[in-house]
Amino acid sequence: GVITDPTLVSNHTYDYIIVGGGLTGLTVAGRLTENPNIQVLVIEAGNDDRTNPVVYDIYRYGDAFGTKLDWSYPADQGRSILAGKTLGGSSSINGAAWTRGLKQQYDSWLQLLDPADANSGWDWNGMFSYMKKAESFTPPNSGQLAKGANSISSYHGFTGPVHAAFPLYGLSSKLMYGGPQEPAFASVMVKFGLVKYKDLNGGTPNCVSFTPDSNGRAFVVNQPRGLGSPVILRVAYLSPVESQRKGWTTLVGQQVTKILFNPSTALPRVATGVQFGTSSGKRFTALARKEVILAAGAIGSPKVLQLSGIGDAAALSSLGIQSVVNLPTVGKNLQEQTLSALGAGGTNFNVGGSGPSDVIAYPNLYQLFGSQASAMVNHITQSISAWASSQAKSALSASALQTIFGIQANLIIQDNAPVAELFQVTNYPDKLGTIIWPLLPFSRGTVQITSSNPFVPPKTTVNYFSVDFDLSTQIAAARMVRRSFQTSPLSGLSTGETVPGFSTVPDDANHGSDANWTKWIKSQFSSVAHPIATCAMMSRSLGGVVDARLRVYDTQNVRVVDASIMPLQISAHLSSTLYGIAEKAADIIKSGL
Ligand SMILES: Cc1cc2nc3c(=O)[nH]c(=O)nc-3n(C[C@H](O)[C@H](O)[C@H](O)COP(=O)(O)OP(=O)(O)OC[C@H]3O[C@@H](n4cnc5c(N)ncnc54)[C@H](O)[C@@H]3O)c2cc1C
Repeated sequence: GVITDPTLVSNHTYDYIIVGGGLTGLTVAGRLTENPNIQVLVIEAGNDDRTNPVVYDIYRYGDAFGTKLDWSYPADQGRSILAGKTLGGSSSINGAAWTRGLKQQYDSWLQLLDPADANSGWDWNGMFSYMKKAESFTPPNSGQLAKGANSISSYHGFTGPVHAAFPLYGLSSKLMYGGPQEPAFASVMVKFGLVKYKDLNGGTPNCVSFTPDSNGRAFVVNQPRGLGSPVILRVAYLSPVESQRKGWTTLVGQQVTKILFNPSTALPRVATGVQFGTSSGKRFTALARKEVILAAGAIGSPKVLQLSGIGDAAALSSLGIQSVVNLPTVGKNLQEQTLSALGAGGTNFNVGGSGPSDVIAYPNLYQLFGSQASAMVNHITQSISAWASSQAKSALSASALQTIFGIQANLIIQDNAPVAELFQVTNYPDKLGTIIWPLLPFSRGTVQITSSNPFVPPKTTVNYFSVDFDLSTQIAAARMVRRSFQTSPLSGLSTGETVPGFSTVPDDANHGSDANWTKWIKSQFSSVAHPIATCAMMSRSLGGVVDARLRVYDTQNVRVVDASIMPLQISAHLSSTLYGIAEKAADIIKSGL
C-alpha cells in the first residue's frame, strides 16, 4: 500500500528500492511486483494526491504549475522546468497528449551504444512492442470520426494499464471540439505540404494528425471491470492492484538523499540501500537486497547520483562529497525544448465545445524552411563541428558530441525527422492559437548539484538557443503559424494575429524579420518540460552514464529507468515512449541481466 510513516520501512530490506514514484518508477514497480515473492519499496518525495481534482481531472493540469505539486526546477535565462512532485510524477501534471516519435529515432539509440549491444532491442521494433504493451487504446467512435479523429489498429496496444483515447471519457462536458477551427488548421497544414495522416503513433509522425490523449479517462473505461474510481486516473499501474500486491510498499512524502554503497572500493561498486528524509526531519535508511533503481526524472536522477558520489569526482570533492565512481557525464547532455504560443482573434464561429485540443502538425525541415531548406541543410552540415566544440562542456567531449550530432543531423536531413511541433489550441492565447517548439535542439545543458544539501535544487543550465539552429527553427515555426492565420480556410475564421501581433513583429515579405522574431521569442519563451539525456544510455566512449541494461557504469546494481536515459530527443511528447522504456526496463531487471 501507500504509506506516509518512514519508521515502517526504516532499516527494512527489500529486493528493489525504486527512487521516485513517477511515470517510470510506478511502471517498473507494477511489473516487478507481479511476482508475489518480490519485495519492492518505492520512495516518492511528493505526496499521494490522487484524490486532488487538480491531479485526477487532466483538464485542470495547469492548476498544478507552481504549486507544491510541482518541483519547478530553476533553470537559466530566468526559466524553470515544471516537473510533478506527487505520486505519478510528471504524469500527474501533464497534458496527456499521446504521440510517438519517428522509427529511425529509436533505431538511432542502438547506434549510440556499443556494437556488442546490437541485439539489445533498443530500436523501433523493440520499443514499439513495449509501448504497445503499456497501452489500452479505444479507437474513435462515429462521433469522433466525424470530427476528424482516426486510428490504425496495428499501431496500438489494447490490453495495457494506460488508457489512451480521443477525448470523450471522463467529464462529459469535455469532448473533442466540434467547431471548424481544428479541421481548418489541418487543411492549411496540408496546403503547406504536410500529409494529413490517420494516426501518428506508428513511427511516422511527419504529418498533421488528430491525436489521442493518455490515461485521463482510464477510470470510465475501467469501471465495468470493477476498477472504477477516479483515483486510478493518473496511476494506471498502481491503483488497480494496490490492495492485492503485498510485496509493493510506496512511501510518500520522503526524499531520497543518497544511495548507500558497500565500503569496498573495488569496481563495480555495490549499492546496499538508500538514505531518505525530509528537509526538517530525521534521516532514515532502507536496504536493497538486489538493486537500487533510479526513477527520479531527468533532473532528479543525476542529482541523486551526484549526491551519492557518482559524477565528476573533482566537482563533488569540492562539495565535500567522496567519489564513489568518477563519471563526469552524470547530468550532462541535457536536452530541453523551448515553447512559444501564437494567437489570432476569431470571427464569431462556434468552437464546438470546451476541448481539449486535438490536432498536431509535425513538419520536417524541408516543409518548415521551404525555400531556405537547402541553405539550412548546408548550414547544419558545415556547422556540426563548431556546434560540438561550443557545447563540449555539456558533454563528454567535442569529438563525442560531434558523433552524436552527426546522428542527429542525419535524422533531420536524411530521415525527415519532424523538427518542430505545432499544436493547434483553441482559446489560448486567443480564440485561435498554436503553440510551437523546436523538437530536436542541438543546444546541450547540464544538471549539477552545488551543495551537499539534498534539499537545495541542482543548478540546471539548458543553454537555451546556444546553437543558432534551435532559434532558427523556432522562428521558422512561428512564421509558419503566422502564415497559417493568413491562409484559407483558417483565414476565414481569423480576425488577425494578436500574439505577438504586427506591432511587435511587423509583417513583411518574409513574414517578419529574424531580429524581431528573435526579440519576441527570447522575451517570452517557456521551457517545455521535456528534459532528457542526463544519464544517457550510450556507450561510455560517447559519454553515456548507463549501458544497454540501464546499469550505471562501474556499478553492479544501480540502474536508471527514467527520461534521463533517452540519449536524443524524439519528434513526440515523451510519455508513451517512457512507458515503453519502463516496461522494457522491468523485463531486463526480471531477467536478471
Ligand atoms: C507540465 C508537463 C506537461 C507534459 N505534457 C505531456 C503530454 O502532454 N504528453 C506527454 O506524453 N508527456 C508530457 N509531459 C512529459 C512526461 O509527463 C514526462 O516526460 C514523464 O512523466 C517523465 O517521467 P519520469 O518517470 O522520467 O519522471 P517523473 O514522472 O517526473 O517522475 C519522477 C518522480 O520522482 C520523484 N523524485 C524526484 N527526486 C526524488 C528524490 N530524491 N526522492 C524521491 N522521489 C523523487 C518526483 O517527485 C517524481 O514523482 C509533460 C510533462 C510536464 C511536466
